[in-house]
Amino acid sequence: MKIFYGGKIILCTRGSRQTIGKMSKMKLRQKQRISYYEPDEPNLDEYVFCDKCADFVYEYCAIHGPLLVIPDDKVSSKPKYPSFVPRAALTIPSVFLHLAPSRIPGAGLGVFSTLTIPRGVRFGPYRGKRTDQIRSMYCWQIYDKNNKPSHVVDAADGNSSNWMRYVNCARHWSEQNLVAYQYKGQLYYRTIKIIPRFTELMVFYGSEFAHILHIDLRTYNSPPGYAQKFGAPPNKKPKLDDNNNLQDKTKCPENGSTKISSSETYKTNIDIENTSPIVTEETIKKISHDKKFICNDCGTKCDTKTLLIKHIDVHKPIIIEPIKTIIKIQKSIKDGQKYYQCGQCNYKCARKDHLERHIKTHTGEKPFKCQYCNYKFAQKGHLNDHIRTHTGEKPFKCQYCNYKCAQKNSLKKHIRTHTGEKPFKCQYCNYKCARKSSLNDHIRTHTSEKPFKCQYCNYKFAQKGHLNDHIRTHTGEKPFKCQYCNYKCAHKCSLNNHIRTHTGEKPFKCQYCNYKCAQKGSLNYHIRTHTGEKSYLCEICDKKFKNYSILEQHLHVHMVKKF
Ligand SMILES: C[S@@+](CC[C@H](N)C(=O)[O-])C[C@H]1O[C@@H](n2cnc3c(N)ncnc32)[C@H](O)[C@@H]1O
Repeated sequence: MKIFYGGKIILCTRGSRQTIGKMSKMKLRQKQRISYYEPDEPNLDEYVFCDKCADFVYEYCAIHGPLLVIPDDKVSSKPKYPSFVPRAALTIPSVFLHLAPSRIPGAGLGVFSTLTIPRGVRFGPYRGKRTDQIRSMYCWQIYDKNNKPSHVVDAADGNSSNWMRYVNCARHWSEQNLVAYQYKGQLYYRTIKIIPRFTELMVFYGSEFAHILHIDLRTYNSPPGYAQKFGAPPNKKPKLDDNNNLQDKTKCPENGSTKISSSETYKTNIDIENTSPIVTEETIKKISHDKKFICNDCGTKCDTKTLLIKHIDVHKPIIIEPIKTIIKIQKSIKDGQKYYQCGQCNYKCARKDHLERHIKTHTGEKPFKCQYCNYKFAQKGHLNDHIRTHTGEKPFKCQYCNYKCAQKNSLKKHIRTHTGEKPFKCQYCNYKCARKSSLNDHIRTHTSEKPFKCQYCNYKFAQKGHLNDHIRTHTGEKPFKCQYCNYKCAHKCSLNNHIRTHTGEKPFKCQYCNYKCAQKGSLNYHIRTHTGEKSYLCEICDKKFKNYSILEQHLHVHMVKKF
């Protein structure tokens, strides 16, 4: 977003002011606005950019309405969190967002969406101490009505700022989903695209700060026309020399890397034109030197040793106390037969040596060690199974087909695919299945139990596979690769969908007409045109909608309107 002063549109970024194009104040005035009473000449930072009109409007768009506002959570004077949790972390609007380790390696914490957030949502203002100098990486420069730097908002102190200090800097235009803009003397963030849930929120800090973070400004650039959607003038290409290096560059004193010179009209989608160097070489040095306590585990930089020691606690493993209870071996009689019963759980068996073997699962004793990798096991049979993962031996053969495997249990499961045997039965309904794990998954659809918890954001899942899928939204891991092109993704079903764009396969068929398609989602959407069913659920009030765009409109009901 931009602010208008002196006939120019100014983009306010961290420590830099960007002139993004000339636009006369008069021209704005001549535009027809639905405004019946305008007492004073408004300040130029009272104009905001309407995405839908692709134009600047006074205070809010008369056609598309005001921006949606998500306010900070209120923090009670006696918060129930330990005192080392900064107040800023408690102000996060917790219905919509949460804090978690950033997807950017070594960047510390970041802000993630908990629900899908529509475009055009406003967060803020950015809170911090008002100062006149940029002293930390948590600063935004504010400008006055004469287009001069007025003051800096510094959120370095976590107790006098808000959650917006945790938003990290996008490394490429494609991951940027927020823009920062000045409005009535304060700084806000606005969503510039739909942010799916569990996505990290990222803004652009401005070229000087991006440079300090080693973001390659030559590749940050958006595709032609992208920046203009947010109110920028047409892109100018950066000047590159014969070796594809930026011309007019200076060397960073810290590490000799390239710094974009202040005279350069280098364009990025929001950091449009670098007119005055606000972060000096001195500031860069100071910032880099200030944070000299670095965590070896995650790269988080701390100002003091005490803060680093506090931070390191995050990485300490939780130590589980060994079971101290004495495990009794009892004999009981059931159906006229003698059983050995474990004193620790309900396990019963007919042989003493089986019970002794079982007891090791409680004591943690693992006397059987693998000769290839030092992995240890409580039972010899498990060690033998494991050793076959090293030797590749597959001694178990199917009597119906050529299938071979390393584990007896795997063969048993496989044989059921031939015999159709479904020995596992649900106690709540008629469901039967061939695998115990499928039954356990199914039973949780009755009990609503969600035992699989995400270590990054506390989200819980009923199935381990779903948790694994979810964790990749935090780690950014993309293990699924297309065999036809360079496409990679985090979920197997996304790869399957993608592969069909190569093969042209359309396996999903409508039961009501001849419609066929490549994606299950498209079939479901199509089927609703026959059934009229609504299945887009609002996660806040449980109302259902026919399609995503109606749901997105509805989400507005849950947000505060500005006027
Ligand atoms: C305003 S803070 C953002 C919140 C920060 N991650 C935290 O945990 O407090 C700016 C700091 O985050 C880190 N950071 C933000 N964006 C980054 C990026 N793209 N690459 C590397 N580090 C980044 C840097 O350590 C930077 O000094």
